[in-house]
Amino acid sequence: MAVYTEVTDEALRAFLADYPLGELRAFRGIAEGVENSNYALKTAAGDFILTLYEKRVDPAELPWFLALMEHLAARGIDCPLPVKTRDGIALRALAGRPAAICTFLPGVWPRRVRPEHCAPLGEALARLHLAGADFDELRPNGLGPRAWAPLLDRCREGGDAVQAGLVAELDRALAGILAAWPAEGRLPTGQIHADLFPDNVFFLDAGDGRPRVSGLIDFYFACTDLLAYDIAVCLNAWCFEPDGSYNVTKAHALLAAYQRLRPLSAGERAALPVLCRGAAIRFLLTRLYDWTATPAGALVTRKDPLEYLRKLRFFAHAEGPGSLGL
Ligand SMILES: Nc1ncnc2c1ncn2[C@@H]1O[C@H](COP(=O)(O)OP(=O)(O)O)[C@@H](O)[C@H]1O
Ligand SMILES: N[C@@H](CCOP(=O)(O)O)C(=O)O
Repeated sequence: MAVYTEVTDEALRAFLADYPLGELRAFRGIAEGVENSNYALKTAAGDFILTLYEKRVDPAELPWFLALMEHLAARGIDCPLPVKTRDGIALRALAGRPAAICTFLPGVWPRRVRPEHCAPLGEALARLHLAGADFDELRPNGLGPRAWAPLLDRCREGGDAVQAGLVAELDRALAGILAAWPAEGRLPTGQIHADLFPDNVFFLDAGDGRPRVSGLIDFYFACTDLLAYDIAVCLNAWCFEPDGSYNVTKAHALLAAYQRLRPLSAGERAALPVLCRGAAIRFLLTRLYDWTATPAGALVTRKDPLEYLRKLRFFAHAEGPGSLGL
């Protein structure tokens, strides 16, 4: 469920009057998503997405996200393009929430990831990194390595109820990850998506039965960080099978396609295993925090933290970058 804030027909029509989008023909709430309220709009000018930013998004950060999407779209990335009012404003307010309208992207996200999705994904990720290279404004990663110990501290009370011994295992894992984390300045940095999970990547049939990426969405964790960390997030999110095994064929397809556009440096290749452990613990911790801190009946959909414990353990035992598909 992701319509936390209801919008009335009258309020929406008044809101839309400032946009060059013509008359409203239809609108409906979108059930998918976790963080924000999303509505699909049909106007005389076409299809759009209206997002009302909910409590977990800091309004002060929204201009950076919207500017990044505008920058990427201008460089040919199929990401939502914020639509401006006739006065040139993209971020506004509706029903008491910050709100923006973006272009609608066609396609569907893969409910079941196949190896054929992974090369187009790798290529799209590399294109995203290259297109972001001249977006100069920095946004530190609020969920990067510095955030992980405080996050784990917030899970101390409830963590072991999710699985006995979990907190101690995470303490050990985190200490190892932080000790091995690449020192600042050692690896290439840039604008990363930081949450490029299957539900944030849309595909269409390329015409030959193979999928092609038609859209990347949900840039609200995007930040300035290690480019290879974004790859590590994708290896976590795309390359495990439902039985928990790592699919090296998928990983290889993703990495090879990425490297056709942006070859990894020796340092990035060597760091990939620890970056994968870092990405695993990042999603484990936010899921664990949500799991332990979300009151019963709250609207936020909780995701299974233990899925990422299994991934973390896999990466902890992986035998170097080659075993990850490099
Ligand atoms: N630009 C877009 N084009 C088409 N559909 C979109 C777009 N943005 C969001 N959606 C739809 O809204 C859903 C939730 O969006 P998402 O950004 O993932 O929300 P949340 O940040 O709340 O998790 C997506 O799964 C998709 O169906
Ligand atoms: N991808 C994260 C959760 C973030 O949800 P999203 O709907 O904003 O992509 C996870 O799986 O833990």
